[in-house]
Amino acid sequence: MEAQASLPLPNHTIKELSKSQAFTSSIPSYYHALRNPDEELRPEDFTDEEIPVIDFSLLVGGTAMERAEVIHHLCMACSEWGFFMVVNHGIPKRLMDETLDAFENFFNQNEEDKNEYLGKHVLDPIRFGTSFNTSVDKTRYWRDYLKVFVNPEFHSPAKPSGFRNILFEYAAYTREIGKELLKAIWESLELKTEDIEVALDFSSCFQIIVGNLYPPCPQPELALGIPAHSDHGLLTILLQNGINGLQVKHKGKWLHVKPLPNSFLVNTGDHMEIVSNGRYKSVLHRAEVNEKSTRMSIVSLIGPSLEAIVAPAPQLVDLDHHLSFNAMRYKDFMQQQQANPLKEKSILDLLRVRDD
Ligand SMILES: O=C(O)CCC(=O)C(=O)O
Ligand SMILES: [Fe+2]
Repeated sequence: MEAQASLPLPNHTIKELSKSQAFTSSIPSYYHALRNPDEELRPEDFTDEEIPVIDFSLLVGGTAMERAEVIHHLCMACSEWGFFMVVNHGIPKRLMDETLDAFENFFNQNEEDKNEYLGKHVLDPIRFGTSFNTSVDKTRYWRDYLKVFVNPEFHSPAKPSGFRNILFEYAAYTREIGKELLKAIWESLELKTEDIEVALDFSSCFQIIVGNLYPPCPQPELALGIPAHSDHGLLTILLQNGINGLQVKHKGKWLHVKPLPNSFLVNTGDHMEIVSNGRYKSVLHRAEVNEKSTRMSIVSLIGPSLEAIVAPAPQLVDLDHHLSFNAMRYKDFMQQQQANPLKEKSILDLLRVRDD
């Protein structure tokens, strides 16, 4: 992968590029995010282990023993994977489909309607764009996106019609699931929910919903929809349109994620790693693209309050577990992550306390 001195400013979305057949057989080298054209795919870089599955209904409606078992399983999923599938979550299938349709309708609008939200500051509550952050990207990614802040204040683009109501309902449902999972995760760390919620100022928790659109790409073996990164929040809940493409790093190898029907994928973010003092690590993931189908994913990310200054929970710091991270305001962390090239866990790494 060659770092380019400066890339041509994009004046087209990936959706338009893909439709216009501008690159019918090859893509410009600034989209080569994955590897050199001559490099072999190495099967030993991939794994096909089974991702843990969490039955949400047993967490909220099971017996005390069933709940304890799920929490035990969650502890394993968070400490060994940072990634799991949630089934029996209670979100209506209708709402999952409507949400995917609503984002598809957003991306299908004409360019002027979408461009109203183009090129905004990374902390603006509604942001449409292409790649990751085109003012700093060293490589372009095969992706269009819409990012909307939905809590503690709810925002939404006014168009297309119906979008706002669906987004509101989807945000509320996924926030509830996220909060229940977090309660169980705090329990698995033997932390009191009240203590941690006060420390994170969780009554005004931040939530963002991101719609990702990955149109067909003529050279999917070279491009990436989004490069390897961890998410900045506590938990991320992900839904996709039936087309696979998410890869997760597990024990040094990539795993192609094949979600169960009607499930959600959940991963732990950088703030989970900070709060848990490194017990639960944020997981690296990336999105591949393909030649034939348009893939869509909807990310619902939940974090502390943007104003919270987040540090490891003091209960998890002792003589055997040294303080692993310095404190930082969540808003500053997020701003740094969004304003710099997306590169693995580079912002979290800045906060690591070195043991020397
Ligand atoms: O599209 C996907 O599966 C992953 C998207 C993602 O990681 C993100 O938006 O942070
Ligand atoms: Fe992500």
